[in-house]
Amino acid sequence: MPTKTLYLAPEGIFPLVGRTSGLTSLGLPFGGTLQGEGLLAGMPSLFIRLAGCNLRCTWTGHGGRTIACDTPQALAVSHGRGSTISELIGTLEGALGALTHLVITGGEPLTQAEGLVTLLKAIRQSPTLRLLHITLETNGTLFNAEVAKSVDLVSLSPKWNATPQGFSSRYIHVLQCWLDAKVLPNSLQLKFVVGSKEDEDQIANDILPHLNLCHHPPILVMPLGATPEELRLSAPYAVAAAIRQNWRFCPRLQVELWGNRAGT
Ligand SMILES: Nc1nc2[nH]cc(C(=O)O)c2c(=O)[nH]1
Ligand code: SF4
Ligand SMILES: [Mg+2]
Repeated sequence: MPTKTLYLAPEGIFPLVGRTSGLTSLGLPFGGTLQGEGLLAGMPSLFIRLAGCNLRCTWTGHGGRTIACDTPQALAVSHGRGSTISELIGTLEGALGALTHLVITGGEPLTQAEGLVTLLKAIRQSPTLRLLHITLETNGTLFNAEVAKSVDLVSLSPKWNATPQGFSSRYIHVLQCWLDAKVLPNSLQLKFVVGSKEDEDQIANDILPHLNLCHHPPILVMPLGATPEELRLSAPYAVAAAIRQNWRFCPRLQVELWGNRAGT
């Protein structure tokens, strides 16, 4: 029996029009927001935020400040809200409007791989949803070949400083599985958070040399920070890394525009 339930973070599918207000979290009378990060930054999109993550990231930002995960509400699957696949399909069909892009994020979506595969199959079978461009945001610690086949863009965002042990050969192996599964142009992006020169050095020296990048996936860097102020302090490091290494800088529009409010 395929899993028929997924656990969603409090904001669930977002942004949706509220029943009483008639408006979304952006104050609009129709669903959707802008993809804030990566190659598709600026693309109108609906989001699904799944609950549960297998990591607990912290970074050292400007001045030695500790910066924690930007979606703490999505970390514990036990705080998640159970939703059946058919409920989710119904909500997506009702909210889609003119949108063509869906982003599945978390938490770490692959912690619910079985349910995710069922959801992706259901989307591809829905006459309304089947042509959606689907981006999967993942930390790259867990691989699933079915998921890789069913999404259009894998946004692979390694979190090398999430564990005290740092980057393991196992983590490198799983990242390589994603890289080998998504070889077509625009089907995979590597997206790194940079808040210091040490972050740049880790990416350049401890991660990228261990990966086979023969298909030349885009390598993006975005500033560390869950508030506009933190972004402003980190941006010079991400800009310097981008120019020094010939990586592509990308913004975090949702933080700049809406201060990383949940559901935006
Ligand atoms: N607008 C918007 N863009 C995003 N890109 C990645 C997001 C994420 O939380 O994974 C995100 C998000 O939460 N909101
Ligand atoms: S992988 Fe993402 S969701 Fe999980 S703890 Fe790290 S930043 Fe948060
Ligand atoms: Mg995020």
